[in-house]
Amino acid sequence: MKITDFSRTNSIINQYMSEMRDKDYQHNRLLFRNNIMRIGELEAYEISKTLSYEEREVRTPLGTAMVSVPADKVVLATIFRAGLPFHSGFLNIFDHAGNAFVSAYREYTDRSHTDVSIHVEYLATPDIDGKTLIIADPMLATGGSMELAYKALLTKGTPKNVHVACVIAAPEGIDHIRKTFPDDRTTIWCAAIDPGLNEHKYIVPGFGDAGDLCYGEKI
Ligand SMILES: O=P(O)(O)OC[C@H]1O[C@H](OP(=O)(O)OP(=O)(O)O)[C@H](O)[C@@H]1O
Ligand SMILES: O=c1cc[nH]c(=O)[nH]1
Ligand SMILES: [Mg+2]
Repeated sequence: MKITDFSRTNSIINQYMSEMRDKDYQHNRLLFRNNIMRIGELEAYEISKTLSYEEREVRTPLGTAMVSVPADKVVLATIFRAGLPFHSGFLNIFDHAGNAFVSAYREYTDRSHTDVSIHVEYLATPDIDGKTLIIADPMLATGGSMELAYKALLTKGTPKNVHVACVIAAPEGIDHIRKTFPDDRTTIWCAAIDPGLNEHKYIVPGFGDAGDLCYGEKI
């Protein structure tokens, strides 16, 4: 399994991350969602370099040009809620892609909020058989949501390869993907790998609850 962590390279992504992590700056939901979207666009661009390409003849008003275009069929999957602005960023780049949506939400099962169970209730997807599947979700914490979303999608075909795209990953989540995804066909892309999870299974330092920062608190 390959992992690309963009924080290891100096790029504008690190500026967006500093704004999203800053507890005084991150409360502007419009800016927060916009930064998630921009990181989605930049990750999508990097993923585009890994696709297979084919030559296509294009007629211009003045002649013909040979252009190398992606041959792979891409499906962009995301997980509600926090995945939505991230997915928008990917779709800005892969505008011809198919789109899949999964609802997976974490719920505490005990009073001390240390045990988390994950529920999948909704799946809308095109056929993913033989396609390049990108699952975009900004937070890879325990990895449970990503695994269940992937398993739900697998009921609709077997992808050629899988890109797990996130903004912040925890080592626990990466280990979980390593155990549950096909090793030779999976790549993880993230803007940072943080040290770990707290007792409530939040990424530390992370940036808090990504869904709430995008859309407000839920009851
Ligand atoms: O790796 P995990 O431990 O499964 O955690 C990651 C999940 O947590 C967040 O969703 P959450 O369930 O908080 O829902 P929300 O996006 O609606 O806030 C995030 O968007 C991921 O889907
Ligand atoms: O740190 C975390 C972990 C899961 N989901 C979030 O939104 N944040
Ligand atoms: Mg979620």
